[in-house]
Amino acid sequence: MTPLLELRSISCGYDNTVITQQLSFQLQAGEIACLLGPSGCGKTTVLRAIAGFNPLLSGSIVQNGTPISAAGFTLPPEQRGIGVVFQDYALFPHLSVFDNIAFGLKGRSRDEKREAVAALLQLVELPDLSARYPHELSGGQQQRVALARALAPKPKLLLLDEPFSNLDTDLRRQLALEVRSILKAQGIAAIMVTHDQEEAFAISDQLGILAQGQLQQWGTPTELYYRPVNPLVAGFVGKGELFSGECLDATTVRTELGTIEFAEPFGAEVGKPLSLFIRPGDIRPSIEPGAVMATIEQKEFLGSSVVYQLSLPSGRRIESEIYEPLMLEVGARVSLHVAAHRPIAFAL
Ligand SMILES: Nc1ncnc2c1ncn2[C@@H]1O[C@H](COP(=O)(O)OP(=O)(O)OP(=O)(O)O)[C@@H](O)[C@H]1O
Repeated sequence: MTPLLELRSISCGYDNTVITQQLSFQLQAGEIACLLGPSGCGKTTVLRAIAGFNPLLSGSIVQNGTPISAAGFTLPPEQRGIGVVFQDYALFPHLSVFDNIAFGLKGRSRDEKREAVAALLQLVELPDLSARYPHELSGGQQQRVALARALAPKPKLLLLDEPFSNLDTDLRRQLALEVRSILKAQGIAAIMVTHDQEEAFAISDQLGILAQGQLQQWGTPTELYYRPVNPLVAGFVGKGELFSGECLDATTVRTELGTIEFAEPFGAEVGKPLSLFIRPGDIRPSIEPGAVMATIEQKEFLGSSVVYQLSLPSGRRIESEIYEPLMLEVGARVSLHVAAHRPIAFAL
């Protein structure tokens, strides 16, 4: 099947300063993708290149089999049929909600506009606010209007640049889920840029980690979480720490946390050093004696879980997160057990 959008080894930048290099991925019709990465890594630059606002230094962008960007050629944004929602909502302050949304419906009759705007306001769950002005809306409501405006011309692809970053955490995740169901219901594909991993997990079918100017990995959120290709990706999709270790056999590795026997082999050579990525939820402290003892230095009650800061014999501090009441107090000596179902190992 011809992808809706294909990035073929694109490099982007400004005035010949290369910001991102040789980025490639494909998006199928109706698929939702996220670009996740640290601030300044070039996420917005890539999104702007897809929208047609920035030229490419090399590579090409192909939409439904037709090139829309290449070095020396940029099809203008208005000819791409791609919708864009910006971080700052960019609503017209002097226009009502109705007129903001109807702006994207030029050339339609007044009645057609009224019908389309009413349907869009219903979709974004703001049916009664069409007469209000942007300053009379909350941040979340403004973002819904911006979304309705971008959806009005029925784009096949929507680009969202940190659309929820001005909202608080709970609202952000809720809106991300709502936007996902709206896009899925309409069959609209989307690429969202964010530096919030939870938001990216909530919304995306495919996820790309952009860091150090390169797309480090492209895959489903589950693939990236359980099979990160390098420590950079591992550190970006959930908390965790690297522990150096020595591979004793196909499934066993010796680390500072003790000798860990995994349920699955991790493909390392016996005797070779490697790096293990272990998440706080996989490290369990216990009052039972064990091979490696640690001291609880801090305890943070988070409601559904407790996070313990533990100091190892080497002095290294690590985190353990437990989702059941363990009643361990600061100062307690505990043994450590690693629940290691799926090893995340990197060769050194
Ligand atoms: N118009 C511009 N001219 C020159 N350099 C720019 C321009 N816009 C952005 N940059 C630079 O390009 C790099 C990538 O910026 P970009 O906005 O794409 O990053 P980002 O990953 O979206 O960051 P954030 O998460 O902070 O929004 C930064 O170093 C930035 O300073």
